[in-house]
Amino acid sequence: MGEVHEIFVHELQKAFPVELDSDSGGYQTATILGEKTYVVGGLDDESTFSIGVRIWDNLTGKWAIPTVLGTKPSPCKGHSALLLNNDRMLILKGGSNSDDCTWFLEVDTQFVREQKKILETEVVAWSKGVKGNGPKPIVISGPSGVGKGTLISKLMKEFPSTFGFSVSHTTRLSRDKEKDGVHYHFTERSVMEKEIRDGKFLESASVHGNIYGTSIEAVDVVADAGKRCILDIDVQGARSVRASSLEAIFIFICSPSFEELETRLRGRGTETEEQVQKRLRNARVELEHATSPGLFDHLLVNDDLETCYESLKKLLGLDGSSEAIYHSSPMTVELPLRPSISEMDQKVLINCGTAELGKTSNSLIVLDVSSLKGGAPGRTRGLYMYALDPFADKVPQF
Ligand SMILES: Nc1ncnc2c1ncn2[C@@H]1O[C@H](COP(=O)(O)OP(=O)(O)OP(=O)(O)O)[C@@H](O)[C@H]1O
Ligand SMILES: Nc1nc2c(ncn2[C@@H]2O[C@H](COP(=O)(O)O)[C@@H](O)[C@H]2O)c(=O)[nH]1
Repeated sequence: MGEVHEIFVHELQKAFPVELDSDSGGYQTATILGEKTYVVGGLDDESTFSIGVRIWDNLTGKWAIPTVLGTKPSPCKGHSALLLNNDRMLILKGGSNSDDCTWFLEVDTQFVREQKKILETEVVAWSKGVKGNGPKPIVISGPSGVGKGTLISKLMKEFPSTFGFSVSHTTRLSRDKEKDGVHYHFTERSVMEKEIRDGKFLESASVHGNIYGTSIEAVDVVADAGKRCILDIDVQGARSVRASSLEAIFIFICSPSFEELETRLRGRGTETEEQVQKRLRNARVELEHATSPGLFDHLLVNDDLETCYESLKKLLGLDGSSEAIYHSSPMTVELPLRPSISEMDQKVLINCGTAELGKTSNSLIVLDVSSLKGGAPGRTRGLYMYALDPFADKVPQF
């Protein structure tokens, strides 16, 4: 069963006035899946409509406030909800343009089911919908001192509009010249452990005696800036990302010899002797994992820096040196506050109505959801949107 309208929420409010904050008047939708009703929306302190989620369980007759994972959509004054594939809801944000209107609230996907087991609570997860396939993030791994950071810096310097760095969290102390929020988010261990338990991380691992992790937000921030995300993470992290729904390209960097790795690590002069020894021991283990079947897509030897950098650019399709900019389509459409939607054959028909359309006169928009890819904790890609105008000789894409 799909969306149930506002009226139904008011019925729920009458029945359970305390839990539903009946005085708020905030716009909400209710969507039924099995024995559960997912109520989305509400009114926050600033009288803007926030997109909160609560679940009515028909079996227990109780409300549950779920743990909400992922970056949630910014507040909006209205939305529409539609259940897709019995595992996620399409949330169309009213009043927003085609770059920010499609969101998915996952309620029973594999990721959500796994998280429910881990967190032992009700879980829902937000995932922003993006048009087309978008650029795949790049995961770069390899032993400490091999030159990952050096290669990434070169790439970001030459292609500043193309790439964005996923700023990890770590419990290790900052080195001279490292800036909080730029190189890492330097974090207290207890804080980071709690955030990991709260599901804020795409992956995390204990590396050389400290915790390191990629927050979901760190990857989202880069995608929001219209850039291709680069993750510099260890092999354990790469394995976790590989197992997640984030489709990425995985590159392992190795050194020409173990002696050379040791020389570079010592030459950098950032670690104590004890830490150097620990990192070298871990390097041997990481090197063994480099050839694990299905983990890395590419292996690069960083012998001569310039040669390795050219190989990296080549495999990323950048050897022509023209900078790829991943901004979305130039054409925008703004949806009405509460778009009316219906679904047939994996196509969602959005009735916009000409009055609120603004930049285009088309009143029907088709959202093709037949080839969705990815999903929480990352983006949901593979969305296609076009206006349906019986009088137009060509179909505008968004
Ligand atoms: N091809 C190369 N030849 C010689 N020195 C290099 C080369 N690549 C990087 N280096 C040097 O090796 C040292 C380690 O490089 P870098 O800090 O980039 O390694 P890393 O893999 O990012 O390490 P970590 O995983 O600890 O962050 C630096 O001093 C860097 O200048
Ligand atoms: N699993 C993760 N590993 C990470 C992350 N950020 C960095 N790293 C890896 O840690 C080591 C050591 O880094 P250093 O800055 O202390 O020298 C290195 O191999 C990085 O790739 C992360 O978010 N997750």
